[in-house]
Amino acid sequence: MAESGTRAPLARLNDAQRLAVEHGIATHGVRPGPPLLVIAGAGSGKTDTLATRVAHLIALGADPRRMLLLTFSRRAAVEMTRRVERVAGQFAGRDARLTTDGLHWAGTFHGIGARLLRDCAEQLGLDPAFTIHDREDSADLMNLVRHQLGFSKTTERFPTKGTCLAIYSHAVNAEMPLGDVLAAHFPWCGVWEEELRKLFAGYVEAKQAQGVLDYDDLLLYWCHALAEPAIAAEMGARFDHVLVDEYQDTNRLQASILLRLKPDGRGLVVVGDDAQSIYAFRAATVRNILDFPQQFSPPAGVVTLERNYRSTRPILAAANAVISLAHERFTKNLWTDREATQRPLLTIVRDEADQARCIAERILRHREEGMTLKDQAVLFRTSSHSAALEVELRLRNIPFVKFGGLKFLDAAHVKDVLALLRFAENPRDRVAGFRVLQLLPHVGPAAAQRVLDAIAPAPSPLLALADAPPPPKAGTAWPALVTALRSLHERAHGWPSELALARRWYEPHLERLHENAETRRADLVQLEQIAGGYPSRDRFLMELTLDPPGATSDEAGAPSRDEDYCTLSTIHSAKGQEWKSVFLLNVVDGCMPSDIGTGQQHDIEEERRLLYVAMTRAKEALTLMVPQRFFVHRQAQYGDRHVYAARTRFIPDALLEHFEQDHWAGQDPEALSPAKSKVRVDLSSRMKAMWD
Ligand SMILES: Nc1ncnc2c1ncn2[C@@H]1O[C@H](COP(=O)(O)OP(=O)(O)OP(=O)(O)O)[C@@H](O)[C@H]1O
Repeated sequence: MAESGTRAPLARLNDAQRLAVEHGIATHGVRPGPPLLVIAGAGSGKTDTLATRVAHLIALGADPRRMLLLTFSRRAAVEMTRRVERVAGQFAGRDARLTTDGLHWAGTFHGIGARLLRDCAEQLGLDPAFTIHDREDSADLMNLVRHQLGFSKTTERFPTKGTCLAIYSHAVNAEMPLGDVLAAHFPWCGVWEEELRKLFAGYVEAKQAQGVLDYDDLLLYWCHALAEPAIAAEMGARFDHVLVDEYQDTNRLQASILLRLKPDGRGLVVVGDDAQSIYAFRAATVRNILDFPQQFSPPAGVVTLERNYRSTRPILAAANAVISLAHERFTKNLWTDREATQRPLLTIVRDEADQARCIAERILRHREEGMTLKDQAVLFRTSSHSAALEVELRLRNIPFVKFGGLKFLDAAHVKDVLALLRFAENPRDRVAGFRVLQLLPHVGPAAAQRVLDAIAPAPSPLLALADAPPPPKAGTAWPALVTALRSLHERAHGWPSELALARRWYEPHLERLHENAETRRADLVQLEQIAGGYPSRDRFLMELTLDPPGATSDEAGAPSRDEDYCTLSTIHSAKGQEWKSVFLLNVVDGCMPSDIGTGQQHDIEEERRLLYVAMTRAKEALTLMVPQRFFVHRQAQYGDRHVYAARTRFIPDALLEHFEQDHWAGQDPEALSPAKSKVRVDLSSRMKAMWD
């Protein structure tokens, strides 16, 4: 290892970044040093900093297998690993891959939790074959218990399954008593506190009987396992260094997990930005980051990264101005030396149709000026806001991918195939079984229940399936299902061939159950390709359930890999990303803040931070779109309607100096239609004349 090479990546860092990378190393070397909080502003290079710290430790001899890297999404974990590899390459030259290969404890809190729980299942009294329910499955199971307890028959309307799950999830993640959650977030459900408590007890019992864990359980079980000092000591001792990204979006439960894993904070580094906290609706709390240093004695070190490398000065000035009106004070002031004269645009258009046309036109103009489509993104508050734009882009043949819309795994046909695999993996998983059985012809909820009830008591429910009375009208589909499930359960084909088997089994049902079978078939082929990237069925099911891939092919029209395409994304899904040019849709009250976010002050503040996150994704060009009219869907009281919109309250007149306002008049639709001759025909008279 050449001496000059070992330090090269550090030379690129600014002083604050370097402090964060080298924290504790002078005194402790690669042994776990004192805890550190890195408060990193938008675009201040936190990902680079974290990756450099990991690579630096590895270069100095730390064991990557003993490093835990917690990120917000799987995509972020993959990106982080890639950057660590690249930087490690700069430290160590050709052998870099060898040094980072062991970095396999990189993932989300939920993903890592699931792996650790499976590893220690026996110790924790869990079935190691447990399956994981996604939100929809969880809501279905909640519904089942709700029916069983008779709450769906109450004279007054009991909260829906979705609301029940949201309440349960909030109580778990925020570590709050049920009564407090109801009072603070679901006051209209307060009268049902006793029933909800019974429901949640029943829900927990059902999950345990079926060997399933839901998302929240992955954190909850992990946290409770760590409450046992011997287990906490064992798990904590697996890792010398624990590094956490996006700490501002963690919840109480995640903070508790970290603290139990590393009670003295040794080896713990968390990175986040209080101004970018946008997940309070999932019980994330910005207090985690603000309170972090004081949890330790002596308090954790704090390094603040304030230099922004991403955006030009006018873009940063506008974003800083927006966040400066926030009610809470933030911990830093971002600055940049990227000079430019162009201020962000505030473009006023007539309506959403014009908004779509204007953006399409400007995307093409940017492209003419040499900016690839991949350098351009359109962001929006809610997935449905991009509908008109998607149509316009297709019309003009501008390829795009969309993030944050209908998720691949939410598509019915993908869920069907996965349910089959899950049922084979864990035959006690009733939600999976219920779905699979109802795919058969003439099998409805009652027949499916009967089959599940019949096999439930058996020690091996899938073997019992062969002897169970078949649903009366299922015909030959029944033995086909029994055979498929059995060979999947016995792993007769090995992974990932099992997915091909599941797909073959599903084929006749796909044709019968769904329209546009061809497109859906393409999704299933894609699923099979994805499956090839995982070492085993349980790992595949787990990772996919926890962090599903982007979108289905019929939704996004996914372009082929080497094509140039622009990105459409919800703001939440744009977290951590950057583009040269960013357009932001519907920067008007009602969309930003959204109607649902206009209740309490803390909701409004989160919407303000969302606008800030969106603005700070732009490097060179930022355009905020202000349609004067927009369409509101399914308003409970008024139905669909057009409303006149006002510019978002987050950009009051006092901030206008940071923007350049322009009106996009668009083309006159008349001018677009072909030239008409002056001939006039009175068709009405002719019609009448036919009967004279
Ligand atoms: N020391 C540096 N010198 C030059 N460029 C840098 C430096 N540090 C980071 N950058 C660049 O700044 C940009 C932003 O970095 P990065 O994506 O790590 O930001 P971030 O802090 O994760 O942003 P955000 O929180 O807004 O998502 C990247 O293009 C990165 O390469």
